[in-house]
Amino acid sequence: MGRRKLVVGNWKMNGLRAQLGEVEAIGRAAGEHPAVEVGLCVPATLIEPARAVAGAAFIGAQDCHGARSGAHTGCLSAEMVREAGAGWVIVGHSERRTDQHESSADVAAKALAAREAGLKVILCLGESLDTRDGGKALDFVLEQLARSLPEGAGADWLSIAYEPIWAIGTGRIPTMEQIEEMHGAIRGALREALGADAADGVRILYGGSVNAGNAADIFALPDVDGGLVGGASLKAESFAPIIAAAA
Ligand SMILES: O=C(CO)COP(=O)(O)O
Repeated sequence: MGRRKLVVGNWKMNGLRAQLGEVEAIGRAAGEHPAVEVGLCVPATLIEPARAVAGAAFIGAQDCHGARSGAHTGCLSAEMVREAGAGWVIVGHSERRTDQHESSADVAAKALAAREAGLKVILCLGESLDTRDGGKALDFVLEQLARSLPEGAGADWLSIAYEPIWAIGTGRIPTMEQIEEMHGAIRGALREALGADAADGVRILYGGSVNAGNAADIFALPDVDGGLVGGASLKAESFAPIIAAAA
């Protein structure tokens, strides 16, 4: 279907200038696999210096505000992270939905603000362990998608990341069948919302304990168009094999 694989590292609240050498090495690894689109979403303080050394990898931010400007102490607008050098932004990560109490309506607003500023967006979805164990994961994630999906969503600027909360940083991943089922359901919902042509171009990433050992199997599943990688993206040594697995 011609969707280019997308592998993005999310550095979360990790990374000082001392780690720019890792950014540079990851940029080199990206350059070795031009078939894969590779990026790193770094802390806002690193966007500008990371951009200068990232080579073939794009640099993204991890959040932006839903408003263009105003009285929001400590927050960053989409235009600000764009000006710093970000080409992409993550919105709706489960850590922010939990820690900062972001609702799906907030997330949709952030996505729209990002698009207006010329950023590409990775919109995160994912269920808790209770929801999964209760057999409600599909319903929950599709509802979250419906509420978080911004107006005018299109494959040219929007990607989705399915990240089950219980798989993040735990070393535990869903079964291949569970991943395939969820990604297929997300694709189906996108077709209904956007029409088949637009929906079939949207990349759907898997995130949660992706590593060099499981990446190739996960990325080979239908409707898995790459990954959003936390811990294993912090070092080129562990991230490069994941990029290679997508190639
Ligand atoms: O939350 C994640 C990426 O956004 C996944 O994190 P881990 O790869 O560390 O499980």
